[in-house]
Amino acid sequence: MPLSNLNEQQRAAVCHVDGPLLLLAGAGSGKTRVITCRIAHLLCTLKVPAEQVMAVTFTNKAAREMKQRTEEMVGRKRCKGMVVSTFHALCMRILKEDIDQLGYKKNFSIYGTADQTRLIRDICSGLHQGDQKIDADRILWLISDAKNGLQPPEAFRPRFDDEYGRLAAEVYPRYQRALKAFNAVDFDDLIMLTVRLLQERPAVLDKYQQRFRYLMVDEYQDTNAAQYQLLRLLSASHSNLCVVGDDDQSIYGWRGADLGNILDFEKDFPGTSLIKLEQNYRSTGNILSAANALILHNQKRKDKALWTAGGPGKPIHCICCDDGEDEARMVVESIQAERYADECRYSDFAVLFRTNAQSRAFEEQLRYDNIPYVLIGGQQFFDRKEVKDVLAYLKFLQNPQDEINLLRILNFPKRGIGTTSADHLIRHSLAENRPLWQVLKDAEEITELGDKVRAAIVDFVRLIERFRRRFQLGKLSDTARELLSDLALEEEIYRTAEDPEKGRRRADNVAEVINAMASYEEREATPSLSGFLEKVSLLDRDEPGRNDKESKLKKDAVVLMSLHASKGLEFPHVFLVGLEDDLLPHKKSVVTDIEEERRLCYVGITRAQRTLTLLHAAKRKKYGQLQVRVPSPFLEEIPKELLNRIDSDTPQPLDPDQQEQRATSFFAGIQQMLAD
Ligand SMILES: Nc1ncnc2c1ncn2[C@@H]1O[C@H](COP(=O)(O)OP(=O)(O)OP(=O)(O)O)[C@@H](O)[C@H]1O
Ligand SMILES: [Mg+2]
Repeated sequence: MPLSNLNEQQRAAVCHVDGPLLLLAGAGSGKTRVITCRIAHLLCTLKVPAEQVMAVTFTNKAAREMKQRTEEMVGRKRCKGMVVSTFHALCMRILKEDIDQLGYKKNFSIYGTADQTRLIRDICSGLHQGDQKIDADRILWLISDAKNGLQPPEAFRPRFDDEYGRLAAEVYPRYQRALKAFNAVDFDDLIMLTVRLLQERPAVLDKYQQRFRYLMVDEYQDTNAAQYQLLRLLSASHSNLCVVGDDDQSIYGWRGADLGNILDFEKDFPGTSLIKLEQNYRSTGNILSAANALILHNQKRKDKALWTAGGPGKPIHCICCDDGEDEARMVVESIQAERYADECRYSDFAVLFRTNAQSRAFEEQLRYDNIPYVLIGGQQFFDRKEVKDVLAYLKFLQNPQDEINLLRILNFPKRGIGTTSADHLIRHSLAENRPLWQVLKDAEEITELGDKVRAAIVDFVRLIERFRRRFQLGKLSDTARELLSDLALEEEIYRTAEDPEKGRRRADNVAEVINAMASYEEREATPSLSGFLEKVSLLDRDEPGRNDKESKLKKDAVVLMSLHASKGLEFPHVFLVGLEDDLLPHKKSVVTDIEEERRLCYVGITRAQRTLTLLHAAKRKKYGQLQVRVPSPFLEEIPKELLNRIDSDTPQPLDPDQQEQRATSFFAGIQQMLAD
């Protein structure tokens, strides 16, 4: 175990084993490294069985990296059985084993945003028929906020006492009842229901307390009330809870993260050992000084300052561009220049922005210059309509109570069961208090339906029952392929597409679902439809569609991502764009938390290892109109002497080192070309 790769405080944190531990430290000071080394120490030196180790974080990417690093240190075999995952995946695991104790069945569905929105709309139209358009997202947000705060419907206190707050109060109990009737849970339920399970069933709680003896949490500053309660329950019997975090990087307040969790940790967990790390190993001196100066303007924080043993590094460029297009051009030109000068890869560059819409200009420019890039976030693979249609079939095949997905596929592809017929069926189901699927199975008796409709329903029921059996017996991907072919889905996609090119892309996406299933099957010892759906549901919302054909080619690609998605990561060269008032800090419709916006900016700056470039535009298009823009007040908070201010009109002189480097790599490039 390489304890020698750690500084004194890091070593103390790694070797601390029993009782609560709070590692509070700034960006890039090695917090995540401490967690992986601590796991290695537990497994190798203290011979703790791997099943007793549990480490959680927020994104799949971070969890995967943590696991990988630990495996590299101690070998795969030793790690077998430890749980290193996201909060959601951990809760999924617990619910899979014990959700029946809460009255759900174990083949429950997980509803993503699309399913949730549909359900909310259905409920709203039942409540206020013919009402003006209701913003379902807003209601969903209020319900999600309540769940993150562990408020069941009967204790619901909406964050805002306005029209939507009142509407959400009406919708929430119905929504929760409907989910239960459909044997489905949403993302927030994964955590809220797990907490309920642990609170209400002492035997279950005892089982997990016995099982997980050493708990570790990365990015603890972003935990919400539900996650906090979960950790409290799991660690109550032994208090072996080690949390690491940085109050300056708490950026999920809008999703219910509670900074109080980290600020009050010592009070909440008596006997806590507190360790601070202040040496930064990631960034140059200039970058760190800028980050330190900026965050000093926040009031609500624990005092700390980062230092580095390295030199100041290059100056931070701050470029004022004409407009959004000019900003994209400047970034791409700088990437090209730096790539020659520094002989680095495209993947060493990251462009970070506040809102996803900002990515468009960069994508266009990168495409124009033929530079590979990968966009993290944006429209996710599994969120595309055609993909969701296929998943709807799979989800309903897996869970016959899932009425939302049943309604989605009932007349897709078109089979003559129109909305009037569907309404009849729903009315029957409500009047007789029978599940919709049962009503469909007995549809021959519903005389109001025409012969053709009844025949179509009978065919549909047969199809579903046939494939339900097949999925239990046959190979998953083969069965799914047959299902799509029976449905003639490809023909339907081409028939309804606006143009053949779009049709082709959609058909490719559908084929990719089967590919994803096939690779899942190869990886898994005992593959199952429910296992596959579980994997898909738990993909990060911030992760790119990993099945995109292009993404395989994009190993060496410039990374475009939101500031939120960049947490925990590091890149040699970072461009932080759109540093304008209104954009960063972002003015939100509801409330703007200026300190949280400053922390986001801090997160962005501290991702940079060697160079940092800040950009803002003098004008920017909004709703098609050019608007004059004001630079972000955050720029004023960074000491002037750290910033090298450049106007995009003035050509940027290369320093002599760069010039020479560039000439050498240029000639090397030509020689390589001739040799090819
Ligand atoms: N003692 C050390 N010696 C050398 N390098 C180190 C040491 N500790 C950490 N590092 C390196 O510093 C970088 C930052 O470490 P790490 O990602 O663990 O920091 P962090 O505190 O988790 O950052 P963030 O707050 O952004 O999540 C990594 O490249 C890591 O390998
Ligand atoms: Mg980290």
